[in-house]
Amino acid sequence: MLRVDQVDVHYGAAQALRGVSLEAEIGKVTTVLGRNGVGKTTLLRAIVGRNPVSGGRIEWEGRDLARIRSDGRARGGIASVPQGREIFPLLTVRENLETGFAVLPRAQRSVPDEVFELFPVLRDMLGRRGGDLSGGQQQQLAIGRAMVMRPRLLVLDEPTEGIQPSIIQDIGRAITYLRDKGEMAIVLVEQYYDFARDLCDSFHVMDRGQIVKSGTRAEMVDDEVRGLLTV
Ligand SMILES: Nc1ncnc2c1ncn2[C@@H]1O[C@H](COP(=O)(O)OP(=O)(O)OP(=O)(O)O)[C@@H](O)[C@H]1O
Repeated sequence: MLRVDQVDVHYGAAQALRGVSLEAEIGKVTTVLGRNGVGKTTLLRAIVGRNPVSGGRIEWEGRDLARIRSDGRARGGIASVPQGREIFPLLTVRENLETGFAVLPRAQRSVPDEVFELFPVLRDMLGRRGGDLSGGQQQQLAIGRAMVMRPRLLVLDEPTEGIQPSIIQDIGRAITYLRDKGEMAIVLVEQYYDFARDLCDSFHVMDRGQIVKSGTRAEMVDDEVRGLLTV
C-alpha cells in the first residue's frame, strides 16, 4: 500500500502541491487526472524520490520514504514510466531493458517473457537503438523496462501522450494485465479521460496543486469530472 498524506512540494517560493493525500493498493489502478500544470508530474516525482517534499509524508509498505532516495525506492519495488519516457537513445532495446537490472539481486536479472508477450515489437527490435524507435514503441519500451524491475508499485505519467490509438490499446491491455495479476499497485496520471476511466478502480482530480475530487470508478460521473479537465 502507498500512502500519500498531506504532501506539500515547493519549487523555490512557488508551491506546486498543497496537502495532497491519496492511497494506492496492490491489484488496483489509482488514476490522477488534471489539466496541464496542475501538479500531476510533481506528485509522481515526489513518490519516486525525484522531488523533495516540504510537508506531509509518503509511506510505502508501512515505511516512511522521507530519507530514502530514488535508487533506494527503486530497490524497494517502486518503478516509474516517466513523462517523456527517458529512453537511452544510443543504447539498444535490449540494453535499455537491462538497465532495470540495476535494482535487482543477481538471480533475478532476466527480462520476463511477459514483456514480449505484451509488447511483441520489443522482441523484434531487441538489437535496434532506443532512439530509432517510434514514440509509441519507446513508450512500450519504457513500460517493459519498468516491468523488468519486478515492481510492487508502478507509476505511469501520461503513457498515452502523443501515442497512436492502436498502441494506446496495447498499453491499456498491459495495464489491465498487470493490475489483474494482483502483485502491484498502479498509479496512472492521465489527461485522456476515457482511457483513465476504463482502467481505473479509483480516481483523483487535481487542480492548482490540490486534489479537488476523488472517488471510486462507479462514482466517476462523466460530465462532472470531464468539466474539471477542460480548459
Ligand atoms: N522544475 C520546476 N521548477 C519550477 N516550477 C516547476 C518545475 N516543474 C514544474 N513546475 C511548476 O509546477 C506546477 C506543476 O507542474 P507539473 O509538471 O507537476 O504539472 P502537471 O499537472 O504534471 O502538468 P503536465 O500535464 O503539463 O505535465 C506548474 O505550475 C509548473 O510550472
